[in-house]
Amino acid sequence: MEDPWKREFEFAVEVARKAGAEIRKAGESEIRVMTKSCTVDLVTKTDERVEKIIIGSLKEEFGEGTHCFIGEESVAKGEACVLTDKPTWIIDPVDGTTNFVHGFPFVAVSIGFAVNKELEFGVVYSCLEDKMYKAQKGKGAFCNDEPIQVSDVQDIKKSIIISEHGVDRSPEKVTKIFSTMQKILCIPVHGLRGSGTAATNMCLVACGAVEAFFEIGIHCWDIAAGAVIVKEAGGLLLDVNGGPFDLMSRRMVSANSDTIAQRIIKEIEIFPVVRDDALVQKK
Ligand SMILES: O=P(O)(O)O[C@H]1[C@H](O)[C@@H](O)[C@H](O)[C@H](O)[C@@H]1O
Ligand SMILES: [Mg+2]
Repeated sequence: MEDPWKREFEFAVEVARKAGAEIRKAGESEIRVMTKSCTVDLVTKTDERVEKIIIGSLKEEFGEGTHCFIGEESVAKGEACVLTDKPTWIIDPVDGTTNFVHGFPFVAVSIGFAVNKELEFGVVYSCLEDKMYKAQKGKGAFCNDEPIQVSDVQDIKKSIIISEHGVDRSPEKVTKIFSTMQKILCIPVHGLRGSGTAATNMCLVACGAVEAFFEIGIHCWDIAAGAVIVKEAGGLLLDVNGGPFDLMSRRMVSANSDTIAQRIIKEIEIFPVVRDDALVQKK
C-alpha cells in the first residue's frame, strides 16, 4: 500500500537523531536553568535551541505554509496549541528537562505527526540511552530497528506500573496523585516506577518493560509520538475515566491490555486540568 507520509517519517527520525546529539553535547557543559509556570517547571536554552533546530529543519524540508507545528517551547512563548485537520508536527524537544538538568539518564526527543487530527507516526529518541523508538500507523513499532511488543501480563499483581507526579505541586493534587499511587501499590503490583519523561515511559510500555503508564497533567507534545508507538506495539490508550483517549485533554492511560488499563482506572483519583486547546475551544 502507498505510504503518503514516508518522507516525513524518515525525516523525523533523522531530525530526532540530530536533536539528540545536540542534547548530549549540551549536557557536557554547564546548564543554565530557567523556570516557566512555577519553580519546579524547568527550561533551559537547550530546550529552546533544539526546538528551533527541529522546527527550522522541518520547515526547510517541507515548506512553511502547508504544515503546522505545536512545540512545547513555542507554546510556552505564546503560540497557539491547536490541532486542526492540517498536517501537524507535535514536538517536545527535550522531554525530561528536569532529568537533563540533574544528569538523570532519561531524556527524550519526541516528534509526533497528525493529519486530520489522527496520529500518523511517532518518533521518540531516548538520546542518552541511544534508543530510537519509532512507529507508523499500521506498520508496527520498533526500537533501534528491532520490532517491539507490549507485555502479555494480564494479572495486575504481576505488573509494573509507571506514573509521574508532574510539576503542579498544589497540595490537593499531590494528595490525589499519591493516594492513587498508594492504592495501586497496595493491590499489590510488583512495583511502581517513573523515568521522568512521559515519552520514554510510553516506550517502556511499548517494549514490554512495564504494563502501563498513566498521568494527569501531561501535554500533547509529551505523548503524541508515544501514543503511536504504544498502539503499534499492541497496546492501547484510554482516558483516565475509561473513555476514549483525547490527545489534547492532558489525561492518559497507556497499557498493554484493556484488563490492566481498567484495573488501574478503578483506582485513579481524577483531578481537573486545563486542556491544551482550552483557549481555542473557548472562542
Ligand atoms: O517538561 P518535560 O518536557 O520535561 O516533560 C514532562 C514529563 O514528560 C512528564 O511526564 C512529567 O510528569 C513532567 O510534567 C515533565 O515536565
Ligand atoms: Mg515533555
